Amino acid sequence: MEEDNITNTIELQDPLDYPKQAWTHFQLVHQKSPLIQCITNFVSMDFMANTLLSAGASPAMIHSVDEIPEFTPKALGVCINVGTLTPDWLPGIKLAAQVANQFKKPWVLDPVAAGGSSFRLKACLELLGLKPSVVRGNASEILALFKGCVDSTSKGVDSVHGSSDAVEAAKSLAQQTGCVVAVSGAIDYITDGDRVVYVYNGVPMLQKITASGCSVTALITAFVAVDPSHAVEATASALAIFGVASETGMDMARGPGSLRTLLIDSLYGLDEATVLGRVRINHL
Ligand SMILES: Nc1ncnc2c1ncn2[C@@H]1O[C@H](COP(=O)(O)OP(=O)(O)O)[C@@H](O)[C@H]1O
Ligand SMILES: Cc1ncsc1CCOP(=O)(O)O
Ligand SMILES: [Mg+2]
Repeated sequence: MEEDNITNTIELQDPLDYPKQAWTHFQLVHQKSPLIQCITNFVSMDFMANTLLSAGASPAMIHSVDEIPEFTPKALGVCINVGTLTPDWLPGIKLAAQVANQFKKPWVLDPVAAGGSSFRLKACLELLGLKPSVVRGNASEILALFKGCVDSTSKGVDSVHGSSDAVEAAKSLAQQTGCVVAVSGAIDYITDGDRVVYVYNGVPMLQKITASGCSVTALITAFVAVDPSHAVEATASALAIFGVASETGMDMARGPGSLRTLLIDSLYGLDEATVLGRVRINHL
């Protein structure tokens, strides 16, 4: 990663040049190497940490309620994921959100399987009330948050809806909460309740790699941490960069197992020409 021409703030003089924005965000993550505190499920810890490291960020999987008052202020962003939530984790999770707010650090919520049980849904809605900068979920998760009720068709962590099914719900949720809402899937949609930005990168095989969603949420946290005043754009950049890494990884992959490794390698080695040539972001 070249250190030349790296800006400290994102200039949105040409806000429609999304590939250039994505490259600038990516460079900024390398330059600042933000410490990202991740309170996440046991399934995702390894892949999430490796995703952040290969993108130039510095992950720390720290969740003890005893450490949060001292540790969270040191982080540049906090990623909160409820994937393997139990009641004993909730006080620490809520405290981390509150401390992040107090210290004006962006935090990002991944409402894994939000519609799967009333315990999980209640926790996610309470966390949403603490105003994350961004909430990123698959379509079923965003629909469950919007409707505020358990989904009888829920398939747990996997979506039973297409991402386009949740765009209007995402817009309303963003308007109600003041958060940026991202719905992932074949097309990713990012909205602040007013604008909707689309990301067309990625490969279907990402659905066969557990914790790919969790990991892209962590990457979003790193991108928003280095450009908190442009949360929509930073979120779109992170989703696009993760998607591009999966596309280039897919060229050599033989299945989900090798793609997982190749995605990490691709993310580590992404260059400007590949990002500018492959990022596909648009808006209405
Ligand atoms: N059909 C698809 N085609 C391309 N990319 C996809 C597809 N489905 C999911 N993705 C990508 O996979 C990543 C995880 O998204 P998703 O599978 O929706 O999350 P989750 O694992 O939380 O359900 C995102 O970067 C998303 O863009
Ligand atoms: C399988 C599983 N079970 C609880 S959390 C988890 C990981 C979910 O990861 P993702 O939402 O990224 O697919
Ligand atoms: Mg998920």
